[in-house]
Amino acid sequence: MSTVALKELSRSKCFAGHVIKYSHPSRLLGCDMKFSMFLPESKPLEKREQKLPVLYFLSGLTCTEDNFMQKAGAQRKAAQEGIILVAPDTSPRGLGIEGEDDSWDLGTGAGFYVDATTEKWKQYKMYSYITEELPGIINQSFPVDTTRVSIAGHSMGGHGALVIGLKNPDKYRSISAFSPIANPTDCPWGVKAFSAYLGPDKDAWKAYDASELIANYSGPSKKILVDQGKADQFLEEQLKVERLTKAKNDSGKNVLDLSLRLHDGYDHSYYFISTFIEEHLEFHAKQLKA
Ligand SMILES: N[C@@H](CCC(=O)N[C@@H](CSC=O)C(=O)NCC(=O)O)C(=O)O
Repeated sequence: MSTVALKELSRSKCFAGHVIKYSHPSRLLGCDMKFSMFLPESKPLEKREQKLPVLYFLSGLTCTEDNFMQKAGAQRKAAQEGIILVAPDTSPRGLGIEGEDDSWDLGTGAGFYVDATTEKWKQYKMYSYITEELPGIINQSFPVDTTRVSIAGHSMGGHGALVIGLKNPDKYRSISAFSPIANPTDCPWGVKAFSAYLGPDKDAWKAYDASELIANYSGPSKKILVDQGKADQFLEEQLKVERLTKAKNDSGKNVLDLSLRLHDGYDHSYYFISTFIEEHLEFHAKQLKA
């Protein structure tokens, strides 16, 4: 296996570990990609015998690799629990696709964690980037226990985390989401993105819809934590989180342990995420260390 060239862009000490930002050429996406990570304190690389669990956090529309790392306040708990955090960018950038920078909910910053199938957007392969290319790079370059991996996200990234976790239950031990786009085949953000990336066949969209995946889930038991603010400006039109519980109840199955918590007064912002992020890290730590 060839080693990918990781370029360190910045490094800051944080709770005795480090927040480090890297870029790398992506074979899959055809551009350079960035990610930010938190590496808890440990011995110098050559002396490390202990491999650490990892939590991937997928961010939402308009975000880069920085939003979660700079605004969520996750590092203190990750340092205590000894969990590596990885925050990828949300789309390829600078591919030169016509209109890629024209709107904030399509193209740059809005990859929706799908593998696009339309000719125009065919380089938007964020599903495979998150599930294959990036973990390959992370596992090769850092002391990761590849059997202890979980996934979380916010909004578009909450949709991404749910879809990726549900489609790959053997890869991800636990799944959590803040304010996820829960039924993207039936909300304006999802319809716009899926029409562009996946084309007009709505049956093909279902493969990337968390409510559809929950309704038809037949994998192993899995814990899912979802937090949602009741004062979220996107809740009714875009997020529709109640559809997750409906899908689970309609399925008549109990193999998914879904906890959907609604919180009075919280909006869609990182203030909400920072309020509950430590509980998400504790939730994942339990599964990652089981
Ligand atoms: N530009 C938009 C708002 C965009 C927005 O709210 N983005 C959210 C994610 S929304 C769903 O994926 C976000 O995380 N923003 C980054 C941040 O740091 O808050 C508008 O003007 O309405």
